[in-house]
Amino acid sequence: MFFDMIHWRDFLDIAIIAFIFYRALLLLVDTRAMQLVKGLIVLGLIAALARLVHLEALSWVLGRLFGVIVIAIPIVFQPELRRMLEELGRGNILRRKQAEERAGQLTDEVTRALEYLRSQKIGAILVFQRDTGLKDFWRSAVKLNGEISEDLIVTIFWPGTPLHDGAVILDREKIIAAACYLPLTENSNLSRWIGTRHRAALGITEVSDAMALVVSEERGEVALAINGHLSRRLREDQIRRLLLHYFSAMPRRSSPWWETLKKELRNLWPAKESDRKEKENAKGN
Ligand SMILES: Nc1ncnc2c1ncn2[C@@H]1O[C@H](COP(=O)(O)OP(=O)(O)OP(=O)(O)O)[C@@H](O)[C@H]1O
Repeated sequence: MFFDMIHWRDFLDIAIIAFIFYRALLLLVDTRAMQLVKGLIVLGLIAALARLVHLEALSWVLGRLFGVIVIAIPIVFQPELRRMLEELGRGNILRRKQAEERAGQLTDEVTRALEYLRSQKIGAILVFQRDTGLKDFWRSAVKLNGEISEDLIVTIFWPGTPLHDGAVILDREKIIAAACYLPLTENSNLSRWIGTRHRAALGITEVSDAMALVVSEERGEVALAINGHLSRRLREDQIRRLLLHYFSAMPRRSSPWWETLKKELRNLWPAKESDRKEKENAKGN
């Protein structure tokens, strides 16, 4: 009986309204208007309570107050409302511009950090996560979830500090963790000068699609490891271009929910190193 009264259009209706509220709230976050929204919610709750327990006078006053507020909102919050409508109108262009600006800013921060570490001959490994999740490698490390900044990167690798040993893993948003232990490369044809720091950087790019940048403590140079290959003596402009490409790339279209679930389950019960190698070999054959 109840289900006969529900039509698919009702679900659509509710979903659209929920979406509009959600987008409106997102636009209001961190603005003055958010305080007003919170105030209105509190007033609404008090009004509902007053009506429930039949406090007639309070209900009447709050009812009038809401009337006044509805008229006052467009006047007081005219700049915010204007910005909201503008953002709605050119949402995509604005978002793309903001993403470009952010990519440039992150590129600057990381490039400056690498250049500083290189000039001071401070050893470092930065692993840039792409589509392959690297949770297996940061699970037992020191989780940071910190803003990507020159200061934080330099501080992490500062000699003698508790986090300087091991790799930093970051993604396009955050520094995920520090002091991460990476698998060493299996490649036995590497030249003698390649020490464990560089072998670790190569190793992680053999088992994932990540890219790693290594600062050599001995030679004061920056190397790139990608797909099991190492390029040495990167110039600043090359580093900058690489990083801009990394930070500008949009994450791939999110995978369907069952893929995400599978990935999460795999992260909960990580495959043993030997199993992973077996799988890699099977893929290679
Ligand atoms: N498996 C690993 N995962 C993460 N970091 C590692 C790993 N192995 C070594 N490192 C880091 O590398 C440092 C040792 O570097 P080592 O001098 O052996 O290598 P390298 O490639 O010669 O580097 P450099 O040119 O800077 O001397 C360690 O102190 C540690 O911080």
